[in-house]
Amino acid sequence: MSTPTHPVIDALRGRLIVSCQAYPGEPMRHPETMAQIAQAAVEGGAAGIRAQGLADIALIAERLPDVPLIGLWKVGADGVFITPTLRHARAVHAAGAGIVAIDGTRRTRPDGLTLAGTVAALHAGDTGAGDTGAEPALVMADCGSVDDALAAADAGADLIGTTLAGYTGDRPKTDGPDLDLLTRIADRLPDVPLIAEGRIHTPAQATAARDAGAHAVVVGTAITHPTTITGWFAAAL
Ligand SMILES: CC(=O)N[C@H](C=O)[C@@H](O)[C@H](O)[C@H](O)COP(=O)(O)O
Repeated sequence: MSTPTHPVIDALRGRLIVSCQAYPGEPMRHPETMAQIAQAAVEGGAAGIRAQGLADIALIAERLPDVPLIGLWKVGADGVFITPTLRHARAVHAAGAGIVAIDGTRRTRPDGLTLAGTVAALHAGDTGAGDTGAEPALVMADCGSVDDALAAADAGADLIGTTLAGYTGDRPKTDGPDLDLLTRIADRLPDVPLIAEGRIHTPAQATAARDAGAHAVVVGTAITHPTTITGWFAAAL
């Protein structure tokens, strides 16, 4: 178990974060729908919400002001696509996400900044207009490997996520959560809050991820993506 140093991170210890996302062209892609799903998830026991896109983030922050919110902005679906630049990250923070999830891999970022430079700017609360009045953001680095995680911790990320395990070519795409990766990162970085994310589809997998060393567990698809869940049942029949 990690050693959090921030009340928001501490509030997530051992808890569930629900990722509420609908993808381009899908029937549920509407901020109101995602806000309602987020509210329903909190009623069910979620301690935090993860949301994509400025409109969804802003509405969820308004409806659930006391719930830790991890925000991201996806640009495309290949390469560095999770909050790829400092501009995107600042916008996510300004929309109301206290925690900004960004690509935390070692790949070249589209704006040419380093991960450390991006994290430092978000920590400084610099809005990009030259002032430093904004509340500092917490930064979650979405990683795909142990080496990504080590580099992201060096770069000053507040939380390390396994979000991109199986999506960058560094790790096989496991059926469920990549427990081996979680164990390895937790072993190397015992003091950095580790967020298990990706392909956690059952309560047993969630507890296994926690037991592998995760500070908190993110579940998306299995709670908030009915088209996929329906497909699991339809395929079984
Ligand atoms: C790789 C990527 O783009 N992951 C995204 C990150 O925000 C989302 O599409 C996932 O739904 C989220 O990570 C939760 O994972 P799962 O839906 O497997 O529980």
